[in-house]
Parts: sequence; structure tokens; C-alpha cells
Amino acid sequence: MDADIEVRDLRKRYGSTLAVDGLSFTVPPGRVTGFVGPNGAGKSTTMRIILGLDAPDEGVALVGGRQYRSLRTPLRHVGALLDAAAVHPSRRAADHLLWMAQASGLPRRRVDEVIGLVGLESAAGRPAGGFSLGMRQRLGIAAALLGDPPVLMFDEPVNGLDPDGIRWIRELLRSLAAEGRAVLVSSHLMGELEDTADHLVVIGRGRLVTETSVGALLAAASGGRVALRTSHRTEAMTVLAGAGATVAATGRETVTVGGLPTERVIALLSDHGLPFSEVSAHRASLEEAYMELTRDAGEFTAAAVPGAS
Ligand SMILES: Nc1ncnc2c1ncn2[C@@H]1O[C@H](COP(=O)(O)OP(=O)(O)OP(=O)(O)O)[C@@H](O)[C@H]1O
Repeated sequence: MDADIEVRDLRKRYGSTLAVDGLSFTVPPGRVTGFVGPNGAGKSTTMRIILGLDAPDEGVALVGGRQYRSLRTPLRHVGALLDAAAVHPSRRAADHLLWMAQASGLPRRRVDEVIGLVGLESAAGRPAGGFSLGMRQRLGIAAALLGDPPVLMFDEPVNGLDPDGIRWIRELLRSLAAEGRAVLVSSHLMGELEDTADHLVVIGRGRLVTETSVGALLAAASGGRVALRTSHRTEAMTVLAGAGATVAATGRETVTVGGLPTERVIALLSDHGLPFSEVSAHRASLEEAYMELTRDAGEFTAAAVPGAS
């Protein structure tokens, strides 16, 4: 079976809300694909449709070339973490996994394996109702991994986690992709995916904004700009802007400069006796790249910032 997800011309309406509006994208094997868009963009709806939990009005969603509902043992094809709270509170973690494994004809030893993979050994015999959010996320991930599936989907997996939990999930996602699996991970915050995703599917109001590699997006957003650190920020900005540069303050002592080569920036500062401690090629953050990407899409930006006009 192919390890990929294919979404083609998907459309889904709830009453007067068009949640997904003609969306198409693919999630190939061997990399982490970030699924990004503001709250309400249609990410969860798309994931639910991929998992057969909701039916599209138009279009198809395929896992390994097949519709979810046609899979006889779905856990072996795709694992998903959509809602970490979806475990009966009085059920012990190991029993929850065993029940899932038995329903899919998976051996009991697989339960112990996934408990080990997510580091829940010491809590496996306890009722899930007493679990912290981080432990519930781990249990949800253990369930997703149970069938050793080639395709994995995680809806906002780092929501509410502490820095250790976030680091753990990032490393796990990367290692699952390195094993050749197709990994789709959603987030409404671009920055969260900076160190995790290789590729991005960006959506807004149910429509595709762009499908791009993280590297290409960052390179385009960094586009020949120079990062400058100086204790004389205001004076430096005045001099550089006077020479035709586009300047933007990024911190108390930091500025990005567009439209002038590095040598010219250095020459201008030196000519005006302005000290600087650092001049380097600017590396945009994913958040900056995202803002740039959506800046001209007025409708999309308005959706990203409720109440903005
Ligand atoms: N079952 C439903 N009934 C009615 N409207 C719904 C339903 N599910 C989603 N919607 C609406 O569809 C739109 C898309 O919602 P969805 O949850 O898919 O977005 P999202 O990108 O996952 O957002 P978030 O980042 O907040 O999770 C929203 O306007 C939402 O209110």
C-alpha cells in the first residue's frame, strides 16, 4: 500500500458555513507535512473527512489510494490523533489500547511496544481519567501507532503541552517521517512547525493558499535582506532609509534592511560613524514568511485576524 494522502477537490458545507471549499493537496511519504491555517480554516474538517468521520459534499480523500471507509483494518493503514480526550476516564490506558488492538486483530505484544514507544510504562495500569494533558497526548499517539501504519495524522498535537512535551512530539514526528511514513500535522501557529515540518499546506477559509517546502518559503521571505545589530538603531535606520533602503526594526538593537547589498550597508554606517556589532544575511522566521505570504490576500488575512478590517 502507498504511504500517502491525497485530497482532491474536497468541499464540505455545514449550514451556511463553507468549511472546505474545493481543497486539493497531497501528503507524500518520508516527510512531515504541516497543515496550517488560522482557526476555522477547515483543517479539522479535512482531517475528519480523510478519516471517514465526516462525508464530503464533493471530492475525495484517499489514504494509500483508497477511501478510509473501504479499509478493512484501518489502524494498519492510518493512525490519527484528533482528540486526545477521547478515552473513557475510568478505563486503564493499557486496557484502552488492548481493546483497540483486539478490535483490529493486532497482537497483545503490540500494546506493550507502543506503550514503550511513547514512554507511558509507569502509567499504563492507571485510569486515563487521571492523566495530565501530556499523558493523554502520549496515549493518543500510542493508539495512532498501534497498527504500525504508513500514514499518520496529528491535529494540533502540541496544544497545551510543556516545552519537554513539545520537543518530544517534534522528535517523534521527524523520526516517523524518517522511517518513510507520510505524516500530516496541523497547527494554527506557523512558528510551531518551524523545526518540524519539511513541507507546508497552507489553507484559509477552506481554500488552498499555497503548497510549498519550508525551505523555499523561508528563502523567498528572507529574499536578499540584511540583518543588522547596532546600539544606534534610530540613526542607522534614518541613514539607510535615506539611501533608499526598506528598513524595519525587529528589536531594540536590531533592524532588517532590504534593497541594499551588505557592502553598501556597511559603507553607509561607517561613513556616518555609526557603530554596529553584526551584519548578516537575514533569515526569516516561518511566522514572518507566513505574514508575507498572506499579506496581499486581504480576505485571508481578515479571516486570520477576527475583527481586523
Ligand atoms: N460540525 C460542524 N457543524 C457546523 N459547523 C462546523 C462543524 N465543524 C466545523 N464547522 C465550521 O467549519 C469551519 C471550519 O472548521 P474547522 O474546525 O475545520 O477549522 P480548523 O482549521 O480546524 O480550526 P481550528 O484551528 O480552530 O481547529 C468553521 O467555521 C467551523 O465553525
